[in-house]
Amino acid sequence: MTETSGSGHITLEGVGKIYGDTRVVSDVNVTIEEGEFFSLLGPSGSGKTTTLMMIAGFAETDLGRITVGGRDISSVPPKNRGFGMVFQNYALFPHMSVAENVAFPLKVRGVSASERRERVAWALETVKLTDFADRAPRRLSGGQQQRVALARAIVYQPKVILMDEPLGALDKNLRFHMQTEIKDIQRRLGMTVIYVTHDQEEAMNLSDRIAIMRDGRMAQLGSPSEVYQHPVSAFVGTFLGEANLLPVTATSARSASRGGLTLACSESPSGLESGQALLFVRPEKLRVAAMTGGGFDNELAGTVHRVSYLGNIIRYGVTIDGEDLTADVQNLSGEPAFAVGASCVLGFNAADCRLLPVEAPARSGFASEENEA
Ligand SMILES: Nc1ncnc2c1ncn2[C@@H]1O[C@H](COP(=O)(O)OP(=O)(O)OP(=O)(O)O)[C@@H](O)[C@H]1O
Repeated sequence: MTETSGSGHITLEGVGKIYGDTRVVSDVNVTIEEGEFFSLLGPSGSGKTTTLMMIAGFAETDLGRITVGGRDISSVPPKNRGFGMVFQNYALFPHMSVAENVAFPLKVRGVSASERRERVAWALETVKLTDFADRAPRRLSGGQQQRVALARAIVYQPKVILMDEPLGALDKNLRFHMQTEIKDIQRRLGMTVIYVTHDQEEAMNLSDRIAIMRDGRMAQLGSPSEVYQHPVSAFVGTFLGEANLLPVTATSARSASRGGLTLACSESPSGLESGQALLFVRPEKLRVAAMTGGGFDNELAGTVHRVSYLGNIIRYGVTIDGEDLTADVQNLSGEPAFAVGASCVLGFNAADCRLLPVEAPARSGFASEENEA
């Protein structure tokens, strides 16, 4: 029963989209491997959905080309591309039962009734909804409806599934639960998944690789740990989580100065060797100590101006020579070790910080919606 068609290997070469006289997607180059979980992550309007729609075939590829298994698919209509699809508004047919909804793509493809029954049973079992086969969609929870949509997408065992914010309508706990299920199904079936989200945690949890989109371009492409630990820009660094960006003067690719102190860092991604720069370091990489001599490559003296008790961590706001930095400390003792007004030293190692070019940091969740034409 496991008829599969096509290839899960997808290449985008110089792909772009033009609406009117605006280029909303430019120069997207990536090869997505068979069996890979690949996410397009970025703020609203960054071109994620448009890129996915070009892959799906619902939007024409105006620039460049998309190939599947080496074959240019520009003239292949969406229904013949053989991709499963799951979108945020899952659009189940209300007048059909769960089983009938899942059977629909098979019916359209002319699969016989007996084979349909077998495949629907398999798909419902895969999403753990066997007992709900005869229910009407309106009598299901949001998460169950989303699982029906997933079953409908996997029922004909496509090699590739395209998902656009499929968990957008669900609450946080259910989202996390569904992420685990989607990842599990993807691994078991060895499917290629191309997944659109604006939620960085979701992208990091699910993906083998993430393309971070900004203004229609790929700002960075890499594994979750690569993009989180080694962002190439302040935009990527701040979009993926909390980040300190301390203004410094670069003195080489691996060092900077500030207030007479020399700071050691790992190699700058852009070959920045002199002039104004930002020293990027994540809050959890900073240690808060009472005095210097902690054995760190860099130590900065400052004053605690804020203590936030967040449960699992204690978040300190520390003023260093007029700049406010954030340090997250694991809450091992149960009580903050420093109070507001206390003097302290922030220690961090060269391997945990890097120099980035000066740019306006992204507004959280919403970068510039203007596009370069
Ligand atoms: N049919 C269209 N005509 C003109 N402009 C469009 C069209 N569809 C999208 N755009 C523009 O293209 C840009 C990218 O939109 P897209 O929907 O791809 O972004 P997105 O990253 O998916 O955003 P969101 O997270 O809000 O869905 C936006 O500036 C949008 O206004």
